[in-house]
Amino acid sequence: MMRPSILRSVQSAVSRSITRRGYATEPVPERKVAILGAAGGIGQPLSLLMKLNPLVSTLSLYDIAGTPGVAADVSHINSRSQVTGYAGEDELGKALEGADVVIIPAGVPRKPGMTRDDLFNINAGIVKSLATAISKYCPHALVNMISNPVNSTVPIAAEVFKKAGTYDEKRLFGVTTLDVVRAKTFYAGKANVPVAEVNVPVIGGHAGVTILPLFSQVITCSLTWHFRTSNMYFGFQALLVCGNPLNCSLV
Ligand SMILES: NC(=O)C1=CN([C@@H]2O[C@H](COP(=O)(O)OP(=O)(O)OC[C@H]3O[C@@H](n4cnc5c(N)ncnc54)[C@H](O)[C@@H]3O)[C@@H](O)[C@H]2O)C=CC1
Ligand SMILES: O=C([O-])CC(=O)C(=O)O
Repeated sequence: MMRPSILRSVQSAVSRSITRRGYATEPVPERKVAILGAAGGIGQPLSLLMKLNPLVSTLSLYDIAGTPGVAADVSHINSRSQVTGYAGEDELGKALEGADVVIIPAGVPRKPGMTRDDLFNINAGIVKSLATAISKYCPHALVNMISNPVNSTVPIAAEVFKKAGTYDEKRLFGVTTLDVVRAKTFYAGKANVPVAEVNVPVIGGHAGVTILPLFSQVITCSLTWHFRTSNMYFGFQALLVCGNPLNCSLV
């Protein structure tokens, strides 16, 4: 017979696993995501990715123009979220109202020969007006800033939110994966190793002089062994760390 203490542990493990497990009939929370700049080069694929995300129930696509068409196309994807397009400043409030997450790829991108700082004059104004609207219509949303120069657009949004009394440092983010994917690709090319095996930690900001790929910390290969005894699997990973800084740079 099972000892009571063991029985209690089994019961508690089962009940923990039942609480953790998700059932198809369980309600998925309602989440509204707004994308500002949704008709652009970043905005359109981002809208597609958000439409594929099962956690999103309402997808609000805003731009100064072009969003009704983008929204119509995106809405045809057979996932659960309801998609609406909003175009022009008059519709910004409706686009933002009730948003849990706001993602901002609005603004001008770099042209050849430009630095991200060259975008400042135009994008600072765009971000300032969008942040002002966010503080009015969805002050508690998580705000993800993509517009460049992201090192400056995040502080601009922070100042707007502070002035409006809605600033929460845990709710404002600068977003970029470019520097990480580029570091991996360039390193793999130089070191002639399979790119899928490379991991390069990158620290600093998203601006030429502050992007700091840590080539001395590169992991170029990971091997996993699994072996089995009568009823258990063991696994461990070996990491081959390669510390030769190659002459790669990110700008
Ligand atoms: N953080 C990062 O890693 C990255 C940042 N970026 C930045 O994202 C921004 C967008 O890049 P792309 O999509 O390639 O440019 P894009 O020119 O293709 O699209 C920008 C969109 O913003 C819209 N827009 C302009 N003013 C607006 C306003 N006041 N309200 C709402 N929408 C507005 C435009 O109509 C356009 O549809 C640029 O600043 C670019 O530098 C781009 C790639 C990566
Ligand atoms: O150029 C841009 O605007 C996007 C970006 O950050 C980059 O490609 O480095």
